[in-house]
Amino acid sequence: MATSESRFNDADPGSRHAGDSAGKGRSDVREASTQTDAKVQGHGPRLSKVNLFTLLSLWMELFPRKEKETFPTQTERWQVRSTGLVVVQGRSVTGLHCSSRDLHAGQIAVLKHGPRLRGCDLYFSRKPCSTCLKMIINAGVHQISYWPGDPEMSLLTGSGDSSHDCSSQEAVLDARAAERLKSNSRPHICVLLQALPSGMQQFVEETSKDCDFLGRIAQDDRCLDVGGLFREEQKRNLGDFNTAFFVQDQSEHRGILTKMGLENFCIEPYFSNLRQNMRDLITVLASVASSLLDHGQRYGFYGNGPADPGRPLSQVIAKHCIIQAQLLAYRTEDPKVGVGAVIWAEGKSGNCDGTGHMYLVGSGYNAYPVGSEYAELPQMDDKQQDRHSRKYRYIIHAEQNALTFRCAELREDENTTIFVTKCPCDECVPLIKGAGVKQIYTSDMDSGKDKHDISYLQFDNLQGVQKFVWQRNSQVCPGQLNSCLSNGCMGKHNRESEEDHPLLRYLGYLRSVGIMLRNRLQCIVKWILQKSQSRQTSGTKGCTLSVCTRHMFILSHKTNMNVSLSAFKHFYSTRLRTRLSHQLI
Ligand SMILES: O=c1ccn([C@H]2C[C@H](O)[C@@H](COP(=O)(O)OP(=O)(O)OP(=O)(O)O)O2)c(=O)[nH]1
Repeated sequence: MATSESRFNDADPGSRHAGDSAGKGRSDVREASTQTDAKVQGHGPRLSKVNLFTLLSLWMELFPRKEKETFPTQTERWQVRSTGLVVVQGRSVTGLHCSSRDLHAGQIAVLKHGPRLRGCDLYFSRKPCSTCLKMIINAGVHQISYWPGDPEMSLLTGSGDSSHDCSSQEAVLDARAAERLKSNSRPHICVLLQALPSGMQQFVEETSKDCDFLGRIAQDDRCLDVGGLFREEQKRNLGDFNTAFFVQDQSEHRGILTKMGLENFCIEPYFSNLRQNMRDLITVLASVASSLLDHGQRYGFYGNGPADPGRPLSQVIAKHCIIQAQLLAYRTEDPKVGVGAVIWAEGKSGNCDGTGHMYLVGSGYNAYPVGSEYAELPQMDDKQQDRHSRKYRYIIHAEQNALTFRCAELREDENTTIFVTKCPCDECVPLIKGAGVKQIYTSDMDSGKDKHDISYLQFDNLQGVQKFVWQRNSQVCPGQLNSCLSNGCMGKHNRESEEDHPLLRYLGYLRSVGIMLRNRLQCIVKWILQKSQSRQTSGTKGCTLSVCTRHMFILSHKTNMNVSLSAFKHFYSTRLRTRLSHQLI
């Protein structure tokens, strides 16, 4: 019994004995544990599938539900804990769910997937209660994994609350029933946690701090200590996540594990290993979740320009979904850049999930084609002189994987949204549009770059898909021109020194607050090129006018212009009808 509970868990007493035989007949499980399989290539450490799905389940537990959708009464709060769930079919995530006011995560899975649950693997952020367990066992799932903290039917004691004591008896009964169901059922019901590869925590911390979303904030204000803000946010998240997912008191944790039939985990060194694995994963989640700090609501996802109709998602939901994508990016096979994408749609009916009307359409990360011997394929970036050794023609992008392995069709009458951690490139922009995606939430830090083998020129001009780009909230800080003019860059965006000219930074500012429209930019470019009287003017004019803003910066910089900021402001305010307030100019 304890062996089936723990056979794939490296913190577990049974794994050393049972692991070999378990691994031989189960290629999916072996695949799931290839946590460092790309290290051979000098790749950063990767998350194993098991750890990725576990982290996603924890994160789904924290999905921002609508107010009053949380459990209503004190008794219920003590008794039933909110739970996140990831449904995996083969190699793809087919469902991301969380419990709602009326239904537990397991019940939601049965309602949403029905017979399609057969053969799936389920990852719960808490051990599901017996009511859910009997239904999902009945549905014929392949495997059920759960986080070994306090279960859905809470076993935490010591509140001193009489209603809690009463519900705790219910919880003990439930735990026993769940245990009997487990030992008499076909699916493996187990704890699947794996130790992180060495350096993973530090890698996640560094890459989260260096992500495009924080890069945008740093670029907008060079004086700001973005690293310090990140560390504060990380500390706050760590405190919150420990409260939610970790049982601080060791004897209380042992008591819970025993009641859940996991007494083997209470023995040393397995108990310490288990707790260490839990703590490590919580720390990783805290770092990833800190990569979208909004700096006191000064930053968020905003549409560029007044022409964007439609209904944007709330900022908290958008950020939550981007963090799902950030987690997926830690499965990348690209030696340098991890990208993640998730696609969600808003259905017209079936609002029983904690996610409301939202349901998952697909998810993916950038990786070499499925089944390829990717160690044999080119891995280099654009710094490599020999273009044959560059990776770009071989890697499948995160958006491409999310669309290819989608678990639901995109419907014309529904709002479908893609969340992607990096500006979509020119390969992906037409795919996103062609698939019928209605909204994109992303960063535009790469927009306008052209590296020959990969370019990001189409995103700015993309029509017919609403774009919500991570940027300064112009409502909260409309007049922060000065801080924008002292912009700096960080991380991999350091090399964009062409933005150093005050005029270009001013253009960047106008664009970042959503004032600049493309046709206006084109007029401005024409004017700059005329004024600069550079020989390059006529040569560059045609292409400058057809491309996006950042590209324009580069070309206009090359003209060595001697246009003064005040002349430009004068031109801008008199020749173009803008929404820019006169105080700013
Ligand atoms: O829409 C996109 C664009 C890119 N990628 C992936 C593909 C590839 O794996 C990586 C390329 O990243 P980048 O353009 O940043 O190139 P790099 O040369 O790896 O990094 P950089 O030039 O920024 O140093 O990102 C996606 O998944 N989706």
